[in-house]
Amino acid sequence: MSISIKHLSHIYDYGTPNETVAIENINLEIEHGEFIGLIGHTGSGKSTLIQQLNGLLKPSKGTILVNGLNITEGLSNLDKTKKRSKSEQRKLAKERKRKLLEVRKKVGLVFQYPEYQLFEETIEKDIAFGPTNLGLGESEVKARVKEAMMLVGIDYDAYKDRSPFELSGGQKRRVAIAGVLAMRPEVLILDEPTAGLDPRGRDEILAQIKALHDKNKMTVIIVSHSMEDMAKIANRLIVMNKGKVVFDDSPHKVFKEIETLEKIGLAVPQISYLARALNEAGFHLSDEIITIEEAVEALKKQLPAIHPKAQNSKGGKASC
Ligand SMILES: Nc1ncnc2c1ncn2[C@@H]1O[C@H](COP(=O)(O)OP(=O)(O)OP(=O)(O)O)[C@@H](O)[C@H]1O
Repeated sequence: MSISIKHLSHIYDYGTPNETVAIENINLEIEHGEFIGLIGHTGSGKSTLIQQLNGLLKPSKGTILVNGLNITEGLSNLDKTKKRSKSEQRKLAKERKRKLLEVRKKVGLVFQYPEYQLFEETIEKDIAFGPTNLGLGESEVKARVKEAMMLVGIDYDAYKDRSPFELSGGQKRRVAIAGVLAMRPEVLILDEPTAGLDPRGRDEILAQIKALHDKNKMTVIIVSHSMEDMAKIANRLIVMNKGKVVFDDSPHKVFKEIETLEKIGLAVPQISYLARALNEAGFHLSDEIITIEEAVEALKKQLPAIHPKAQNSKGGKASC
């Protein structure tokens, strides 16, 4: 599934003293199967952008095509001045509802702290809420709940009748993600899915999202403040600042831009700073090192030349 974003802008409280331009003239092409990290300083417009992608927010200007379907047609929230007859308005509203239903089946959005939205008395009922609302039959809903629980690593038989409120923070979040997965979206968008979790919970959620992408060929867009996580997991990084896209490239290329990223309140993974410091101390490491694994590999190649223990174990001095 592809998403094409053209000249997209969003203004909150348009025409009031609180008017805020949250995103401005965003142009992006998202292809099927990409794993995208969306990063940016707080208030840079990330949440506003992703909420447009499944029609939760109406754009002020611009268009979004989801697999060629224009989900923004006639929706500009600046259109208030346009006079429309009652029947025209009804027709537009009906058309909008049809499109939104279609797009929400395809584009699943997991909000920040989604576990706060759990509300049913059992895990099964909670996950079933979305597919039931799609009008699916009982057996299909059950099959989807089972599948979604399996995808997030929660055993159906052991947990289906338990209250979601008895679970740990990480498990609750996985149940909430399962609720979106049960809609079988083709695109999964997650707003800071690891926020507030301990390191283990964070690693588990990320590993599951990665597995969903790899096994199910799902397009994934993650909003994150963790440069380490994005370096490890994303294939493409989109960097936002003050409502605009400032970089859109591979994580290796984006994290080379240390000075610009710092100027806009961001950073690069800690390991990239270490690689830089080591270079200043005489090593020759690539300026595209963004993960610990890459640093270890690069250092292994150079350490025998300078580390006496490594020299001895090799029985002589290795060349650099
Ligand atoms: N409902 C709203 N009403 C008015 N202004 C809003 C609203 N939501 C966001 N904004 C403003 O729009 C701008 C972009 O906010 P947005 O939440 O999209 O940024 P963000 O990058 O997701 O931030 P964070 O990382 O803190 O979640 C900010 O100036 C914010 O204050």
